[in-house]
Amino acid sequence: MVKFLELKGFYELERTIGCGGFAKVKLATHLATGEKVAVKIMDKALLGADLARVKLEISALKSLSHENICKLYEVIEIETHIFLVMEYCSGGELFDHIVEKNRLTESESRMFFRQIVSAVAYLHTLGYAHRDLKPENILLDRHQNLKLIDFGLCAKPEGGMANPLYTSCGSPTYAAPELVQGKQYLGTEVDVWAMGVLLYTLLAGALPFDDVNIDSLYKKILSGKYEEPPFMSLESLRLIRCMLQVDPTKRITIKELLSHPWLTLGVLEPVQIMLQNSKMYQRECIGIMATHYNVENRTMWQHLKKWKYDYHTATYLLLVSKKKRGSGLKLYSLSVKPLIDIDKE
Ligand SMILES: Cn1cc(Br)cc1C(=O)Nc1[nH]nc2c1CN(C(=O)N[C@H](CN1CCCC1)c1ccccc1)C21CC1
Repeated sequence: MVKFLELKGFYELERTIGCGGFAKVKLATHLATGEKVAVKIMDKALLGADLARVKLEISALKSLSHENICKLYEVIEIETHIFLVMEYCSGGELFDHIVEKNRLTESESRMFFRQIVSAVAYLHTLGYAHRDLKPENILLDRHQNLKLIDFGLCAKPEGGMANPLYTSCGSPTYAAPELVQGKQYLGTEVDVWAMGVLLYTLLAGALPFDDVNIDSLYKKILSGKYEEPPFMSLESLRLIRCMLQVDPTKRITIKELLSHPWLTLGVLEPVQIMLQNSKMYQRECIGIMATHYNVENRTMWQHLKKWKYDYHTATYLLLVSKKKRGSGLKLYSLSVKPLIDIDKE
């Protein structure tokens, strides 16, 4: 395997945990903190036109900070490759979790679905639509928290979410009728449909619309007809019917979802969006880094607040997440020293 010199001394690459078309994901260790991370490695030569999607995903990830969205720590671009250093989710794909259990109970589905709704509502609040929501793009961390990934197809229509989109994208199985018809569509409405397919999959352990033949799959989606399994509660069926509405203007909105009775059943409060800002000033972590690199706290923060998504950004974000987890904060000395631009006074 080509040894990427740019990572040497900062990260230790381990086994491959994912393989996609033009990219692969490897488990790695962020050496200054000892934390596990996932490095998405993209070969620019193989990317071709998809380089634009990668740039889109990077700019989206840089502005997203939500506990159910997989965190970006560092972006490293060299002549031949782009590396995205991201949060490591050790629970694997939600897809495999459903397959393993055949189907989930209503309460387990609710626990997961609330997290998905929270992440998607947060996305929409910031003016993004994911447009490729499916169980393969939802990972679990070690505490069964869900993490949304793969923002390569996300859209941020200029002029806000009210402006229609055209590009047909994402997997047909989760695609809304207006999308498969090639009509104008709203990203928010298409995401709600895909979440309806997701919720059905969680509760039924099967897809509402499925067919090996793409044309009959489209017909089923456009009919909006799917099997309602006998074991599903009336409340669940009612919610799914509101989400899998063929007419997007009749479809439930993400705002209504947040406080829908099915989602709040036994949980009381509505789903929170948590517009927490990760770009916050975390005194203790800055202090530890400043001491470690032998610079003033102010100098360290001057560098960090530029959010370059360099090694220091990764170290800071990993320390903040470690602190939130309540584990001890310490930094290891590296064989190589990442630069800190000492600001001109
Ligand atoms: C599957 N699995 C099992 C364990 Br244990 C951990 C994982 C795992 O993938 N963990 C993980 N943590 N963080 C990440 C991952 C995977 N991962 C991903 O970004 N994985 C996606 C998976 N997509 C789903 C549909 C098409 C590809 C991927 C994208 C391009 C190439 C390879 C993989 C990140 C970096 C964000």
